[in-house]
Amino acid sequence: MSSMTAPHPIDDQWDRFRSTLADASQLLLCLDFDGTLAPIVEEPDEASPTPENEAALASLVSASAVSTAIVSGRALADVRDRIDGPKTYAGNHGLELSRHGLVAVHPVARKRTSRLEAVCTALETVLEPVPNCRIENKRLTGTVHVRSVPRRLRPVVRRHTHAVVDRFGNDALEVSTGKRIFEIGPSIPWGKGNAVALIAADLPSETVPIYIGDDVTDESAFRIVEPDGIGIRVGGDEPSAASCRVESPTEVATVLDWLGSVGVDLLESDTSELSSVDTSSFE
Ligand SMILES: O=P(O)(O)OC[C@H]1O[C@H](O[C@H]2O[C@H](CO)[C@@H](O)[C@H](O)[C@H]2O)[C@H](O)[C@@H](O)[C@@H]1O
Repeated sequence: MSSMTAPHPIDDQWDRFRSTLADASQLLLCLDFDGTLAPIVEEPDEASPTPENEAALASLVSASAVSTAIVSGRALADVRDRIDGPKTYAGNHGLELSRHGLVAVHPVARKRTSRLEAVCTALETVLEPVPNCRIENKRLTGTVHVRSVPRRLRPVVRRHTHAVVDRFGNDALEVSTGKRIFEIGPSIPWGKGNAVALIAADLPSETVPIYIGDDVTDESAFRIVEPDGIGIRVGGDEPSAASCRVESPTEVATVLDWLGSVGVDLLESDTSELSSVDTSSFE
């Protein structure tokens, strides 16, 4: 079980990365989308991965020792349209999971879609006068965007969002916060970490999991992978269950490039063979 401390800059952690990958034969690499593969932008529809992250991920997808998964707060179909390649996708913060050619939806979340629809419709009306406030209905969850809302009006949006969810959600829905957003979802103990645990359970025991993410909902996934695997937080050095951090999606590409080159070589090297090799010529 990992605790919340300030994550270490990744440059202090490469030795740990080397030993962790050398001890494993497979890597499960799970990646968040917004703020991780794609820089944060004002308009959610305009988010796209950096070309460097796209290329590095494509290379990892083709490596036989690596399984890749996207684990996003976006709806599954939306995130799949934005980044292609991995065999596994989790959308809506883990409430929908696409793998082995099938899509599974959390049954409780599925039952609450009509309630969520009612909340999103009511919020469209109530928040209509607020400039630049946008409601994203993702079927299983909904997002109220306040990034472009004048700062002084954000508390008003928060109050209205809670009031509408209390009225139509009737304890079946709850509000949480993310990066300049209010997320509305079913009040059930399920998140990205549960999706990562399900994905990992399918893989051989000598698989090491790495999770990279930037937001509050990524913390449950960091808790699943740490301490045997590695959680990498993108952004500030505030306390996190992740042990490492990088600054930005640009630095994420550096990590992905390293994993696709040095990392894959370490996974494929047979350490038992190495220990029986005569190393005297290296001394
Ligand atoms: O789990 P993620 O893949 O990171 O998704 C979390 C939310 O990301 C999106 O919102 C965030 O990114 C937007 C585009 O950069 C930005 O405008 C917004 O302020 C951010 O919070 C997405 O629109 C949400 O549905 C996701 O839940």
